[in-house]
Amino acid sequence: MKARSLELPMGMLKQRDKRRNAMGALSNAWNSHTPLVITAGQQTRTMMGVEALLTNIEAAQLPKPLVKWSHEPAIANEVPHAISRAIHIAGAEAAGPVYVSIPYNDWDIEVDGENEHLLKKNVTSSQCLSEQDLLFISHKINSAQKVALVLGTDVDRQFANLSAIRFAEALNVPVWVAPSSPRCPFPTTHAYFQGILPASIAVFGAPVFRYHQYEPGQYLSEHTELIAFTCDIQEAARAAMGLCYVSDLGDSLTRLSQKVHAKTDTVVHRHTIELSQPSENGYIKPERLFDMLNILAPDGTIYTNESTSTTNALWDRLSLTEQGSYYFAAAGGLGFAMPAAIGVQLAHKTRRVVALIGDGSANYSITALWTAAQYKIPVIFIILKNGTYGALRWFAGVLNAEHVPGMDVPDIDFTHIAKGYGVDACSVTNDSDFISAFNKAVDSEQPTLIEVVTAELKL
Ligand SMILES: Cc1ncc(Cn2c(C)c(CCOP(=O)(O)OP(=O)(O)O)sc2=O)c(N)n1
Ligand SMILES: [Ca+2]
Repeated sequence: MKARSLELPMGMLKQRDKRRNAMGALSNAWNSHTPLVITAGQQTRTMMGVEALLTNIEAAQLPKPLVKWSHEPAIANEVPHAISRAIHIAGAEAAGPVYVSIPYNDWDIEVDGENEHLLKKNVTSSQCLSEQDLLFISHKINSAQKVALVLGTDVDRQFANLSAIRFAEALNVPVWVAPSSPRCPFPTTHAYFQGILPASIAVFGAPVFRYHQYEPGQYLSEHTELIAFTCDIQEAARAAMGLCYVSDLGDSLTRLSQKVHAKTDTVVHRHTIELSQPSENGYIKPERLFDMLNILAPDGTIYTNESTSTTNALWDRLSLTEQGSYYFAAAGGLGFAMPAAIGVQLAHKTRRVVALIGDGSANYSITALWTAAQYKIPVIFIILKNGTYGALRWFAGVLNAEHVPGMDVPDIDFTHIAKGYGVDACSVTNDSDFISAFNKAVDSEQPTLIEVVTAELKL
């Protein structure tokens, strides 16, 4: 019996790897309500039956359940209608990814039929609460002794940040950001901002809640009620507690602001964060890096984050003031923040984008550097180099798992990797070198990588 070759034909391997990378991105898109239309390549119709190489078998099944709809048109003539349907499904709240598989010979076929109607077609869906609901909710809020406002990612995605500020100020209450939030719905510089909630059990525009590690506790303490607003019926239905309203967040916040009375307690400002000390010992602590970015980064800077062990310090320190200032992988799938930084920079040409990437995560989609170089996309990639999977070390502690192997990522020189892709790069271990490297990157209008050593590296 001939030994089975373990070598998969490169095409299959690549196809399989492509699928695996795509599923991570798809889970982030699904969890962040990203209105995404994916047109997937498919073998030519005549070869699908024999499942020739590159056939996507049962294509419409592949992306489920991480899509709102997936479809492979039965004939080429249906492709325009399928794409039109996909666009409207993706954009309607709760927004989300859709998938259309198109056999490649369809693209050569002249379609007939009245497709021009599709170009003028539009779909409007609105989720406004009734006056009765708003009166009921505002009564509950006005009669509550204490109110805490927890804001989630969809406030930022629906451009409702200003409505959230008006509502928090009308009500005069402290504001937290929902656990593991992939966007920033409220200015971290606002006096009412209290920080990000921990991701364990112990809300607006957020799933209730995006827990992470399991830490038993009460969902709600005694005499506490939760009123949750979301654009997503699935989030409302799966919430473990509370009165949940599926609604347009900006509309609800604005109309509620006119019905609520300010709470009399003064909002206790969150603990002031001591400015970090100048770096020494040959590395720059993450806290110091964030404090320096607050001073050096141009107004309106947008951050993508995938430095997992420093996310709490980022929320404690980084000044995020405008809508669309922060992006993080909504499903926690690494490999998001470097390509996302490129997409965000293409979408926001007048704002600079800084990608804060861990030295472990950076390896998941390091090829984003090639794209940045080829298309001259001026992202500033900052690699926080601590030589280890810091967040996994923390998680190993949560699980009481000791001596876990494979936790370190030593001896990676990101400056040589970056230069190999055509991106200017340097490595810094002290404040003044970081300051000159970052200022040069801002002035250069070119993609730049700055490797920042953020801990004493095991040699
Ligand atoms: C695709 C993928 N693989 C693995 C993980 C597990 N994981 C891993 C591997 C982390 C370590 C990231 O290390 P880093 O160097 O990028 O950042 P820190 O050192 O700051 O944690 S955090 C985390 O959730 C993941 N979330 N997503
Ligand atoms: Ca690391």
